[in-house]
Amino acid sequence: MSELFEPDGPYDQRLARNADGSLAAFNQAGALSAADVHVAQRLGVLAGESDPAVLLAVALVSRAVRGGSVCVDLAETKAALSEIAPELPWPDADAEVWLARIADSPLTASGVLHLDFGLVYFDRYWRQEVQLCDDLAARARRTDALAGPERIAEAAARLFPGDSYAEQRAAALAAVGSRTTVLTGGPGTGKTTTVAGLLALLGSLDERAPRIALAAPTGKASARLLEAVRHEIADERFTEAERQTLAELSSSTLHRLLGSRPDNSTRFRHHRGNRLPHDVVVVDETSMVSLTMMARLLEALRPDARLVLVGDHHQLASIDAGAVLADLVAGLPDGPGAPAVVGSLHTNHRSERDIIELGEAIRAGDADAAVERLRTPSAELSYLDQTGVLTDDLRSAILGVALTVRAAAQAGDAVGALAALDEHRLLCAHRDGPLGVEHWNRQVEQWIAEATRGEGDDPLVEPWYVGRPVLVRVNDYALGLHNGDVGVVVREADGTVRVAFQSTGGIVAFPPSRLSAIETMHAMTIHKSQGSQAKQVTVLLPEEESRLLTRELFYTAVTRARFQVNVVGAESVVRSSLARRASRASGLRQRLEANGDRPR
Ligand SMILES: Nc1ncnc2c1ncn2[C@@H]1O[C@H](COP(=O)(O)OP(=O)(O)OP(=O)(O)O)[C@@H](O)[C@H]1O
Repeated sequence: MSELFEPDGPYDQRLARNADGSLAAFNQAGALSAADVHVAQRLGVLAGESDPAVLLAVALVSRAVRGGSVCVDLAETKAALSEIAPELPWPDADAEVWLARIADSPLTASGVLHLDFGLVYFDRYWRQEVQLCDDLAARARRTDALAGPERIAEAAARLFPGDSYAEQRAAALAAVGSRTTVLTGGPGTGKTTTVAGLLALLGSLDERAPRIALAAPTGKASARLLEAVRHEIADERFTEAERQTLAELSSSTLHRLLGSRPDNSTRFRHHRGNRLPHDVVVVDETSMVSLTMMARLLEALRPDARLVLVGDHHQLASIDAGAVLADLVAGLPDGPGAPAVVGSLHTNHRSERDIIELGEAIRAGDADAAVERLRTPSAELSYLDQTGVLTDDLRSAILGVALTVRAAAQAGDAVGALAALDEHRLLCAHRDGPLGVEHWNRQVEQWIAEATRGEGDDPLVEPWYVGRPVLVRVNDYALGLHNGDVGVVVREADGTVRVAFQSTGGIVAFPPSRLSAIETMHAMTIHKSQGSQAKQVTVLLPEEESRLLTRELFYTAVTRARFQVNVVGAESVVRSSLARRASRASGLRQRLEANGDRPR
C-alpha cells in the first residue's frame, strides 16, 4: 500500500486537526489518515510515549492494517512512500535504530506493539499469527497413521488411477499422512476432483464413517464446492458405499460452520472450549480467508481433525487483513516435522486452454505472452485495446442476460433468474468513477429501461424492480445471508415482490424491506467476484494510475470465466497490471519458516 490521498483543502475530514510534527506532515501529504494519527496520539498518551519516531511507527502500523497488512515493514514502507512523496520528514535514525527505539518503548513493554522479524505489529494480529503457527505445530505433532502404507496406496491407486491422476494422487497421499494440508492450483487443475477422491480415500481407510464438513468463505463458493464434489463422485471409480457416504455431505459458509454470533463478528460459538465435532474439514477458496478467520478456525478444530485448505494462492487475498494462503504456500517448510504439507497441482484438465494460458501468463507476469494471447483471435477470448468502452456485441451480451433474468423473475422463476445471472458477469476494479460498478449498474439499468419501455417495472423509477440482481454487502445472521450472497428480485405467483437467494437448502426469499446493505449487481467489483464463476466474463480494466491495478487483480478477474473472457483495456494498462504486485506485510511466512522458533 503506497498510495496517497490528496486533501481537498484545510477542512478535508481526512486531516487531523490537532496533529503536529511528523504526524501532521505525513497526514497533510496524504500518507496517513486522520484515524492513523488519532490511534498514534491516543496510544502514546495511554502508554506515556512521546517519541515522535515511535508514534509515527504506530500510525504506520494503523495505515498498514487499513491496507490489508497485519503488520508494517518500516524500511519497505519508507522506500515505497519516498518514491511518491520524497519530501516526507522521516526520523533521522536508520531502520535498526528506529526499531530499537520501538523495542524500548513503553508501548512495546505493555504489549500494545510487538516486534518480530523486524516487523511492527499491533497486539491483535501478532497474537493471531503466533496462535495460528502454534496450533499448526501442535497439530503436526499428532501423527497417527490411518492404515498401513500398502492399503493406503491400493485405495489411492483406485481413486486416482493412472498417469493422468499422478499429481492428484501424490497430493492426496500427502494429505492422508498429514493433519493439515494445503491444496493449491489454478483453475481446472483438479482441486475439487482431488478433494472428492481424498474424502473417499479417508472414508475407505477409516472403520467408522468420518464426519466431514465442507466450507468456503461465501455461500456461493460453498454451494459450488458441494455441487462439484457430488458431480465428481458419480464417476465409476467410486464404490457405491463411498458414493453413499459422500452423497450425504452438506456445505456451509465458514462463518456458519464456526457458529456465527449476533453480538460479535470475530468470535464464534465454536472455539478452543467448544470444538467442532468433525473429523475432516475442507475449506475451499482459502485465498479469501483472513488471518482472523483462519486463527478462529484452527482453534475451533479438534486437535486430531484433518484440515484441507484448498485454493489458488495467486488470486487476490482476503478483504480483511492477511494473505494466509499465499504465506502458507511460501512459508511451509518441506519434509518431516513441517506443520502442514502443500500439494501443488499444475496440470490443466479443462478444455478451455486459451483462458488458462492467459491466466498463466498473467500469473507469471509475462506481459508479452499475455498481450499475444489476448491479440490472437479465439472463441474463448476477445480483447478491446481501449479503456472504458464496450463494443456493441458486449453491450448486447450484457443487456441480453439482464433481460433473461428479468423475464424469469417476472415469471416467478427464481432458480432460472439466478442461473441466468451466471451466464455473464461484468467486472470492474472500482466501485466509483466512470469505470466503476456504480456507473455501469446505472448504464445497464438505462439499457433495460430503453429496451422495455412501457412494459412496467422501470429500473430508473422502481428501486425494487423485478429482475434487479443484488449483492449482499454484510453478514445478516438473522436472515442467514452472508456478505457476497447474490439474489434477484422476483414477482411471486400472488403478485408480491420478494428477493430470492440460493441457499444450500434451496431458494429462500425475503420481502425487500427485510434486507439492508444491498447493492445492485449488473456489474460487480473484482474483489467481490472472488469465489464465484460465470460462463462469460467481461473485465473492464481501470485507468493505468489506479491503485488497485495489480497482477493479482487481473488474474482473479480472468479466472472467474468458465468458457469465455472479454478483456477491455489499453495494452499499456494490461502491461502495467502485470508489472505491479498486490503485496501485504505479514510475518506468517517467516514464522512458518522458523518452524516454531520464536524470534526476538
Ligand atoms: N486427472 C484428471 N483427468 C482427467 N480429467 C480430470 C482430472 N482431474 C480433473 N479432471 C476434470 O477436469 C475438470 C476440472 O477439475 P476440477 O473441477 O476438479 O478442477 P478445479 O481445480 O477444482 O477447478 P476450479 O477451481 O476452477 O473449479 C473437471 O471436469 C474434472 O472432472
